Amino acid sequence: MIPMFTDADEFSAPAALQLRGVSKSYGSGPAAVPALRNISLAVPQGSFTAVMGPSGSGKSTLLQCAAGLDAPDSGEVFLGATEISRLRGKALTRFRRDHVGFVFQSYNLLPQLTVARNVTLPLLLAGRETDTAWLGYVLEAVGLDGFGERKPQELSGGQQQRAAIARALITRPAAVFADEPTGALDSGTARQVLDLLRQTVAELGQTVVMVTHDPVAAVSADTVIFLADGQLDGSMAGATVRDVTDHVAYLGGR
Ligand SMILES: Nc1ncnc2c1ncn2[C@@H]1O[C@H](COP(=O)(O)OP(=O)(O)OP(=O)(O)O)[C@@H](O)[C@H]1O
Repeated sequence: MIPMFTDADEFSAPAALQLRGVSKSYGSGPAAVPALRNISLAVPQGSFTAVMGPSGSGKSTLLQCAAGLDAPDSGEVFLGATEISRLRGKALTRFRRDHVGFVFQSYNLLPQLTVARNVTLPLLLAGRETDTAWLGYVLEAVGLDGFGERKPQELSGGQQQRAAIARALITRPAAVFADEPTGALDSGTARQVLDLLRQTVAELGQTVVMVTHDPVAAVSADTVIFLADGQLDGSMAGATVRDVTDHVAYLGGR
């Protein structure tokens, strides 16, 4: 195992995302459940990071705090140069809308809108003009060239997830956060979606952070970071499916 990128202070390349001493509990008093305990990490720009760990280890909480969907109890979260853990209310909503891309297992496309309108919805909500050349580029990049006027229900599951990825990319976000993006897909379609995420990193320089339970999905990333009991517990670069499977089993069995 090669530990890397887990200490914000040791990392010198520009970081798209940094967490510094982030802790988060649910509930309060003696019943409080600690979900994240003093997490520090730096994710380099233009990298693909997978987050793995046993059930309940804090993966979703980490993603939610990193993406500004939830606030840590203590510690700092930076997306690029912005400390999002300081933002509240409308300022946080605006920052997320303009600078963060999301991809969920369940696609979350609006059925009444065409693919093109779904993809450009974040721009509409932000009051920004659609750059039609960029829209065309993004639709082509995700393999949906010519599908812009279809409704989501006229697409396969894999195509719907590609549309959701296009929607995440349209604002040129500081980072794309993906929560189990292949969880609802068969293995062949999942492979295509993972290849697409890799391609956005390689060709667009996009930063992608993905939570997954699937070791096959995790090894598509450059780096896999592991959580156990709310703490970082190692990372791997260039890992095999076997390496990842064994480490998650080890963490879950302790
Ligand atoms: N809304 C909540 N209220 C209370 N406890 C919560 C809440 N959300 C999560 N937890 C607890 O926080 C801890 C971390 O949960 P989290 O969902 O982040 O883990 P996870 O690794 O994503 O789990 P899974 O792999 O099962 O989705 C767990 O102990 C969980 O029970």
